[in-house]
Amino acid sequence: MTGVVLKDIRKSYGSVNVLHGIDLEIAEGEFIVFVGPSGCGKSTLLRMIAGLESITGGEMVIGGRVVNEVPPSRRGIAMVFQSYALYPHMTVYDNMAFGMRIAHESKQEIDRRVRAAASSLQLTQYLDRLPKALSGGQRQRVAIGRAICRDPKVFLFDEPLSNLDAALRVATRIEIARLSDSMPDTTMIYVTHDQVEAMTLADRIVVLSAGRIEQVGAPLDLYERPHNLFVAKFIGSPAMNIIPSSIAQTGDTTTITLTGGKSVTLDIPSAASEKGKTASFGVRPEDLRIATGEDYLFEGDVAIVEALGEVTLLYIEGLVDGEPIVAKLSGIVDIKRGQKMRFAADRAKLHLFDAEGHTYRR
Ligand SMILES: Nc1ncnc2c1ncn2[C@@H]1O[C@H](COP(=O)(O)OP(=O)(O)OP(=O)(O)O)[C@@H](O)[C@H]1O
Repeated sequence: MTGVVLKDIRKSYGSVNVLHGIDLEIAEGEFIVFVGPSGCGKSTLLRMIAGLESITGGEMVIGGRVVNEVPPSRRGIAMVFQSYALYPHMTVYDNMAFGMRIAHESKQEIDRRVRAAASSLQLTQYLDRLPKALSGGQRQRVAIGRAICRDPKVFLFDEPLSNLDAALRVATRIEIARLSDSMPDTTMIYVTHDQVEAMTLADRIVVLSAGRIEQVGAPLDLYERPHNLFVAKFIGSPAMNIIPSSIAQTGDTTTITLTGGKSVTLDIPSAASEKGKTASFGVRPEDLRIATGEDYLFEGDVAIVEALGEVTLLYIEGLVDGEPIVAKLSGIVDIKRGQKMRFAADRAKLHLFDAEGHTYRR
């Protein structure tokens, strides 16, 4: 079994603690994506799995073996970097063959693996070219091909698509999804800033913040059931709207009073001791719709209209100080700046967080 187990993994640079005890079990063949704001430690964690950073504390297990002191080349991993890191003077073929030559594989085996990887990544016609004669997307596919040739048990990706333009990014993302399907026993661990990559590639997403795990779960699980305010705001774009509120009535359902005075009842239970406490009410931009009757959540002035064709984003002011509420309506909507509007949402789509930012569970 080539799962990866992290037990209380810690990292410090001198007196600066960067990772504060990461516990995570990754199953063989799983596709795991690390996300989190810049500086949260996701690249450091990936590099520790690769063996490129020392481990300050805890235990790292790959395939049932503790690897804390095992060098990168003996961990059965391959890593793809943002910056391709190809040898400029070598052809695509030689770049892909290089690691196997160093490992003294036979000529036939090298040829078989290079051609198989090239074929699966649609690189066969470029095998004799130098990297400089390839596009960014092709170069990244060569870097991925080189990693495949090493027949890794664990595949690590550090923001592999961030140097590519939008169209290539989509194409290469689909390539990586296909690759992962074709290597069902290979564990993949992927770091990205890109929500779409995380949501579409991951079996499970790990959300990190300031060196700690905030939540681990399937993409839609994180989207629909964030454990806390941090994950709620981090997953989803534009981010979930948060409106300060206070708990007015508790019980099987909870009634809150929003900033501005409107009462909202949620199908979320709360204990009597919660009454009177401050809370954060959350609703995603895409869950808002224009209210038709009196059953609305809030009213405000449309400050900005962004018509993107497939969706229209409305920025509504006048409710929360400093931050507009965002509504994402599908298609083209005939709404002008300055209009006063009311918005509603299905009760099942509403979120509520306590003063510490924890979710009130349904
Ligand atoms: N060699 C180092 N010495 C001291 N601090 C470091 C070193 N390398 C990284 N750090 C710090 O560790 C923290 C985590 O860095 P890391 O690169 O893992 O973050 P990240 O989440 O990958 O960020 P980004 O998304 O910006 O790449 C940062 O605060 C960074 O400044």
